[in-house]
Amino acid sequence: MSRSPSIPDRPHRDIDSDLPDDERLEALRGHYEDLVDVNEQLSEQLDDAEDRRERLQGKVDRIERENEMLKSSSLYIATVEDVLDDEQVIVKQHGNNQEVLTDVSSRMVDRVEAGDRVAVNDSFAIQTILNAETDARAQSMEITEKPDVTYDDIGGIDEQVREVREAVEQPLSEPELFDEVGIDPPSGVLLYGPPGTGKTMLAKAVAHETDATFIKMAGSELVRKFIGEGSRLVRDLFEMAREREPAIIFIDEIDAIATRRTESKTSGDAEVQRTMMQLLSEMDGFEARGEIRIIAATNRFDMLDRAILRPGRFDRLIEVPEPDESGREQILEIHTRDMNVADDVDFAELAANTDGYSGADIESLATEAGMFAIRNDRDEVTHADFVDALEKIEEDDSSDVVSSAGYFYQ
Ligand SMILES: Nc1ncnc2c1ncn2[C@@H]1O[C@H](COP(=O)(O)OP(=O)(O)OP(=O)(O)O)[C@@H](O)[C@H]1O
Repeated sequence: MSRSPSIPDRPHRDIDSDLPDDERLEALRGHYEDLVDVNEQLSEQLDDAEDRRERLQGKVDRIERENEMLKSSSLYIATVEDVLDDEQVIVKQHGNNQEVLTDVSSRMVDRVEAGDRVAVNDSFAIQTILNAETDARAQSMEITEKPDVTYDDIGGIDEQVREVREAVEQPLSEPELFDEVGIDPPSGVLLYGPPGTGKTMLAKAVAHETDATFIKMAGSELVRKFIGEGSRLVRDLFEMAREREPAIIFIDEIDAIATRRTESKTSGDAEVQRTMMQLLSEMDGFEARGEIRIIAATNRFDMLDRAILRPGRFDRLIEVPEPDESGREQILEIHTRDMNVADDVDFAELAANTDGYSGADIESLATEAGMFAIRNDRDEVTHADFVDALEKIEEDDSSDVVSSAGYFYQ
């Protein structure tokens, strides 16, 4: 490190006021020259300091850019196999199982241990050690001890509720029935149907009824999180369920990891394949009468790889369709239970006028009607509010169509 330059002393001269004028003038001139001298030295030091500041600023900018780049570029997940002397470790990258000898910065060397999961960059330099908080599984799983959704909150799909209770709830609450008869309950249940029809609600309601932990993970998260991480996440998902038995594992958007195989052989496809194989092998090695049940859901049944539907896997298929008229009426009643609804509200008529609405759409209709009441300074929601809400939703929908069509043809 360079030492900072010393600051010149302040010039000082005692000038006797009794001196004759010419001698005093001479002394003052000398003092003035000293001052000019010091001023020059200080200016030089100031210029040097300015130069140094600019160089350091350049360095800071470069480090900031590097830092940004490190933050924005993809990181790979690896497991530390061995910590060697000389600040080196052997890591094994997930996914392709490549083993690499890499350096560890002195900042991290004391913290890295064999078995740690770490994020490495393109040059395999360790960027972070994944702890419980940063660990991918903590970021992508939704865990609820006992969800508060009950079967009473679900309308219009009574038959599906019955089937789910039989396939998922009974094996958890009355396993002896299956023992006595000598059959294994279905391994996994697949709920399929359009969005917003109550598939997630169904899974949560079973967890509620059986006092089970609800563990949800989206298929898209499994394949998007970290490269090479999908199969590890699947393993974690089942491990988490085993730690918290009884548990319901709910894999939403299963199509993201179980799409029918295509001809293309990109690395992304291979990654998805590995994740799915891991899921199947977890299910194959599963105690059928155990305390963990698996429910998956999809809106794209036609896209699914049939391999996941084989016996012992997702072998109970339950279609959850859009509600029919009486279903819509039931759902309307459910979603207005806590609303202050006027006597003139005719649910049957509203149900008749909401053909094609999903449960989620009906929930929005009820909320929108409530908004109309608030706008009109009322605390009671009338039939006219529902009609206005319906019109608004239809208008919004048709303007969506216009704008998307406009975009499409531009
Ligand atoms: N059958 C239903 N009865 C009552 N409410 C419903 C029903 N279906 C959907 N809803 C309402 O819509 C919301 C979304 O439903 P849910 O998340 O269960 O749909 P989903 O079928 O899982 O949708 P996605 O396929 O988009 O994940 C629920 O929180 C609920 O308020």
